[in-house]
Amino acid sequence: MPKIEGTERIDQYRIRVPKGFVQGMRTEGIIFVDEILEQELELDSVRQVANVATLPGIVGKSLAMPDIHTGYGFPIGGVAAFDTEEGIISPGGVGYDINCGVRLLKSNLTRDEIEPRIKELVDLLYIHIPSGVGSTGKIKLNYEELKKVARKGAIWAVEQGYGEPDDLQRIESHGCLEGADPEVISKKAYERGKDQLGTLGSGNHFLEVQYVAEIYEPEIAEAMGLFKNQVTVMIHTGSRGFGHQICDDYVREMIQATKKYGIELPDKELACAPFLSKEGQRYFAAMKAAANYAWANRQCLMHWTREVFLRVFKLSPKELAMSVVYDVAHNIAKEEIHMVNGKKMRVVVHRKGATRAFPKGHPELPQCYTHIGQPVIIPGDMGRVSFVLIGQDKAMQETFGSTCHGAGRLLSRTQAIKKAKGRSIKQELANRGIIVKSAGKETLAEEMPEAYKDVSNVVDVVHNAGLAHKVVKLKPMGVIKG
Ligand SMILES: Nc1nc2c(ncn2[C@@H]2O[C@H](COP(=O)(O)O)[C@@H](O)[C@H]2O)c(=O)[nH]1
Ligand SMILES: [Mn+2]
Ligand SMILES: [Mn+2]
Repeated sequence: MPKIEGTERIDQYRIRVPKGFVQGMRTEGIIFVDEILEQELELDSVRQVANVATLPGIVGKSLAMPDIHTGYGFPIGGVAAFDTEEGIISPGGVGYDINCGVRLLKSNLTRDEIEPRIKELVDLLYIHIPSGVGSTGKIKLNYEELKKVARKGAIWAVEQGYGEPDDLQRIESHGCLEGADPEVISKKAYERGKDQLGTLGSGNHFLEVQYVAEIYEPEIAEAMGLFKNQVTVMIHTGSRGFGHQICDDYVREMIQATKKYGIELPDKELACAPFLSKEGQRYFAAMKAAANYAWANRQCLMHWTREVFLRVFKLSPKELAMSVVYDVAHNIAKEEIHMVNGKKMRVVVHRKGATRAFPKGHPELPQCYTHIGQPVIIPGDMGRVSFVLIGQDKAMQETFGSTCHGAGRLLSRTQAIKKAKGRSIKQELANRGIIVKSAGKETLAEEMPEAYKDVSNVVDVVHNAGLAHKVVKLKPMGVIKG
């Protein structure tokens, strides 16, 4: 019996949401889940997969990854591609935190070397990595400079001395989407963005010091420069108030556009415009600006992380060798070429809580990874594990080159706070050797490991379905939470 009535199991790792699940579906939905994760499926998120299938110009299927949960209009964990000529673009398919994403850094240090100093390291990172709701940082931008960030992304940060030109090679799209237009962004977005660059933000955003606990594919791990017990750092943040305001502004604009173009929607949160319309192109150009801001943000945070490590361990940059493994966006819309029904087609792929997972040989990969495929960074939670995967051909065939983005929430924030009542999450983690420091009063309760699905189950589904293969498992040692 399926958990959600009306869905059908296709095989061990896929269920179908058939046409007719909601009225007006142009294609079916596919959700990648096994029987364990199927038990955690919410009816609302399945309905969202079906709703997305009603949108004009959708090509292929309406897809969702095993970390699926209910989002704004589109589900988190959702992937949908639209014909660039006949289809739409929707802010709800990208999310409020435009280019929220993850960067993984590797180093020459090993677990044993940092264990005795982890508290000192976390304390210093906490001082130098601004975090918390509405946090502001050391960088203050005027309007003209913020426009440059919006156009250039991580390239701007490197030009200002935050990191090295070499870092850019291992960032998705080299940390800069062409075609960002700072002129289609509101004053309010500018106001919110001007002193938030180089800040982590709140809640689910984090900086985590980890070590490589297990290696599944030794040759691929070696090509990424990863080895057993090596210290890594994972940075998860996005475009802060700048991207949030852009999304907010354009959701409003899209509600008008939906009416103007006579698009019928099962849910107004799917507000959208034809991709080639004035409104569609304006949103796309603004979204790119926010995506660039997020890449600049992660670049600055990485630079200060390096500085803290150099100071604590009194090493030269060469000895520390802290460099980027990869940086992935998991809330973004991108124009890409895909094979659809045996034909090459230009589509706009919406990945919302989903990660690009291109296979080896793909022309968009940096030279250093063309022979192995794209590294996929999958955070889990602050108490259990995270993973690095590698993109596979199957992802191109079935999911427009996409896979999951994390574990996915299991409990709402309110449910998590209730579950944490009377407990000290900080102490529980410390007992397991994980030092956590947080800006928000209730963050640790909202973000406790049980608030998330078990990422090991999530990753097993995408691995076994053949979308992306497991390369290494990472374990947390110290975490800064927003
Ligand atoms: N390793 C850690 N992973 C974490 C932590 N907090 C959240 N998470 C995971 O990140 C994804 C990101 O998803 P988003 O939709 O909130 O952007 C989330 O699903 C969790 O699996 C953490 O402290 N450490
Ligand atoms: Mn995110
Ligand atoms: Mn985010």
